[in-house]
Amino acid sequence: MKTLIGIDNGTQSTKVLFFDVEKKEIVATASAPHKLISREDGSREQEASWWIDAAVKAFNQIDDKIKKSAIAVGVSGQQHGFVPLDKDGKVLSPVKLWCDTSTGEQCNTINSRVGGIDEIISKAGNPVYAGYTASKILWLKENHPDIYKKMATILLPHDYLNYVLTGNLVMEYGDASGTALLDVRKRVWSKEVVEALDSDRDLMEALPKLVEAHEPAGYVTKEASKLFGIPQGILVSSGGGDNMIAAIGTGVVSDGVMTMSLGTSGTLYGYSDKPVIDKDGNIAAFCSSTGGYLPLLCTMNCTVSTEIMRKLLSIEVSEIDDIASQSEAGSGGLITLPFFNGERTPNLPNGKGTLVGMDMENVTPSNILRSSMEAAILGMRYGLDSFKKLGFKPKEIILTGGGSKSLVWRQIAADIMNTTIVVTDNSEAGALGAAIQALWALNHKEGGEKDIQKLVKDYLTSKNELRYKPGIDVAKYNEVYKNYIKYLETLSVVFK
Ligand SMILES: Nc1ncnc2c1ncn2[C@@H]1O[C@H](COP(=O)(O)OP(=O)(O)O)[C@@H](O)[C@H]1O
Ligand SMILES: O=C(CO)[C@@H](O)[C@H](O)COP(=O)(O)O
Repeated sequence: MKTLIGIDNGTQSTKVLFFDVEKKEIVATASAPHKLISREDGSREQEASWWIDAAVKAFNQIDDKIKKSAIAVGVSGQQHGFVPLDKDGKVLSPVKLWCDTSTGEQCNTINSRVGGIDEIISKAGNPVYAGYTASKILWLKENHPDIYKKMATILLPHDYLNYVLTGNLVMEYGDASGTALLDVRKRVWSKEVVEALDSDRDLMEALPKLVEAHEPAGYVTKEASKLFGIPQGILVSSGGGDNMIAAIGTGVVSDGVMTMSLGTSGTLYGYSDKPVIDKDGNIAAFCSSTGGYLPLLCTMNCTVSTEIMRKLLSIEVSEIDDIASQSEAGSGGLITLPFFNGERTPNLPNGKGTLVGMDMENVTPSNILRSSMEAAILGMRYGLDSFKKLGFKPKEIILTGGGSKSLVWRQIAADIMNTTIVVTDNSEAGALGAAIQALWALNHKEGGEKDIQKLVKDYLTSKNELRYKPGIDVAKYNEVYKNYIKYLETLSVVFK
């Protein structure tokens, strides 16, 4: 047996997956959770060492025989997290994550130093929004100058895992575009944006070498082999941000298909051969981890909102569908603005979670829970409208992420997006995409299929593809969406 390893470092857990190359099927999966440090100022942090501990715990659950059969590894990681290293490769501080909104002031400073939102979009493709790495670097400089002085290298979460696996400091274009430091049109670090962070120091020196998506990040070292129990010397592909890699795992490697992920964050993305720049700044102009581009909408509150409500109401994850289906479309008039983490799209880093429309009758557990599920999708519908303006008109949307396991949520998604939702067998799209990218990189080195579209077609087989068509609640949800936008516009003034 020959297997490919996919590692997926999400916000809540690190998952590992082994994929049998000959049988074209997943033979083992395991995961281990991470903690999250949250503070009232919007800080959301993790220690980089927790991810390594979780990966070790996950690998320890896999049979030794399977581990020994691995021929290549790919890593997917939560985007944007800022991992500063000193000259000896030691992590200098807790990692500020993609959902950290404590650096709103630094976002404004960088945007205005480059000449404002329109100017930074025209120069680099992306403005610096809450969560993007650039603002976290300036935050470190302003708040911990001593640590900042020691910083020799800037990495992202998946780059850090690649570093632990291979000893190499590299970044690939997909995840690099999420720093907001990359000029996505030219695919080079943007001098203007990098200088806006620090005009006294040449920060370019701290940015790692960029590698193409099909290139290896390196090869598993002796130390990593011992730590994870996997073969020494096997290839580690470039990897990528979790959305970029889940794009591979859901087949979004050519025009026309879109994926929506219901994870801690909510994301909606499609593939393009050319850079897609949204002048309104709602859709991020990211690169893909397959050599192209991946315009993407991200909300910071997807299963965040369902988790808060279900815990408040003492509901188990396995009970979500039962309880939510006791309520009807529109949740009896309740609308949740789910900005528990603050929000990136719409750009409200100081936003708060809000429940509106309560009356004497409708404040029930099922209405509250369903409303939190609807809220996650209403936020994505906002993104779909922006995508349509950019020419994306998907016939179907593939659903992935933990929330896609909910049957009720699948239908809510079809009705609110007014688009057919497809759910495949491959629910672990991040880890699976990472394994397929590893094969792609291996084929570039050792011969074999080099066309990622063909590889995906060949290896992403799904026996049970389920389709959820927009149903009788579409009209009702059009009304709910209008009300959601009204509440959003009114409350945005308060959140600013
Ligand atoms: N059946 C289900 N119904 C609703 N939510 C679910 C279900 N199963 C898992 N989830 C949610 O999915 C989330 C984890 O999703 P995942 O995509 O793994 O997150 P991340 O990649 O951000 O760590 C959890 O918050 C969990 O509550
Ligand atoms: O910030 C973004 C995308 O821009 C998030 O999508 C992160 O990449 C985290 O992903 P999950 O943990 O929700 O998968």
